Amino acid sequence: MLEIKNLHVKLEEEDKQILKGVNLTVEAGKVHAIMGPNGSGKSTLSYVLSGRDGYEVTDGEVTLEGEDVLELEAEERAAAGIFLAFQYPVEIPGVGNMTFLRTAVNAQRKARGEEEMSAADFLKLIRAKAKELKIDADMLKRPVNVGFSGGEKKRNEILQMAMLEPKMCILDETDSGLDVDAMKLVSEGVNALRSEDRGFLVITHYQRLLDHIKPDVVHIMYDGRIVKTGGPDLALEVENNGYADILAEVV
Ligand SMILES: Nc1ncnc2c1ncn2[C@@H]1O[C@H](COP(=O)(O)OP(=O)(O)OP(=O)(O)O)[C@@H](O)[C@H]1O
Repeated sequence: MLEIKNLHVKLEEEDKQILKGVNLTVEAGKVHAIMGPNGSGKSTLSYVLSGRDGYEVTDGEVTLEGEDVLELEAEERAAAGIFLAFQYPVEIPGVGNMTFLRTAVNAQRKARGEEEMSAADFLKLIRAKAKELKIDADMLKRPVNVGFSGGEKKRNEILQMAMLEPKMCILDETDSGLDVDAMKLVSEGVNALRSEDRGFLVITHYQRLLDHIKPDVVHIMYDGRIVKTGGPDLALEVENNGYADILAEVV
């Protein structure tokens, strides 16, 4: 599904190389987790995949179902099925949450040559999905993320993901700021979206999220590269022993 080969990325504004040869393949139907010490490049990878400005790809390639992702603008990547749930969701004053989502859903449908969703169908769907995530009706009417608590913002990201039904879901530290109940809700929301034709890349610092969203593969990122790949046990090893032993083995 998503294939990243030898990806090298530097900041546009300064001569700083952040990703130094990332190789990663996420197969359809699989959940890959990325862990790694602070500053190793995890968020940068997620931003580059989603098409955020400010980064220059100096080498390597990224394809989604064989299509060159790096050639596409951010909105084209979204229409192609790449979704990023932000580590720090942005507030959009003046834009109602529901209006934002309906516009996003229909823009993607249009870009794919599909019919727009009717207002009635949209309302029915968003109410059902919001209920599952315990997002109340009031939050759907408020401006996007404005005045939302940290946990509410994260749940709202998952609502967006549930409404857009992307092919490739990237979650950047979605667990940070969530209380234990919210973590369960969010994980259930993610698990409900797991399917044979959808891939997940879950960036997290904590094993506890992976207790709920069981990964198929766990990667450790360090200094702009994936330095170790394993099964779910690798996350447990990190939780129990930190990164020192793993990094001493591989760096
Ligand atoms: N715009 C920027 N200007 C300067 N340095 C940057 C910028 N963006 C990223 N970096 C640097 O790139 C490195 C990787 O950052 P990134 O946020 O990708 O790490 P991370 O693995 O997601 O960290 P964390 O676990 O703390 O969220 C860090 O050293 C960071 O300071």
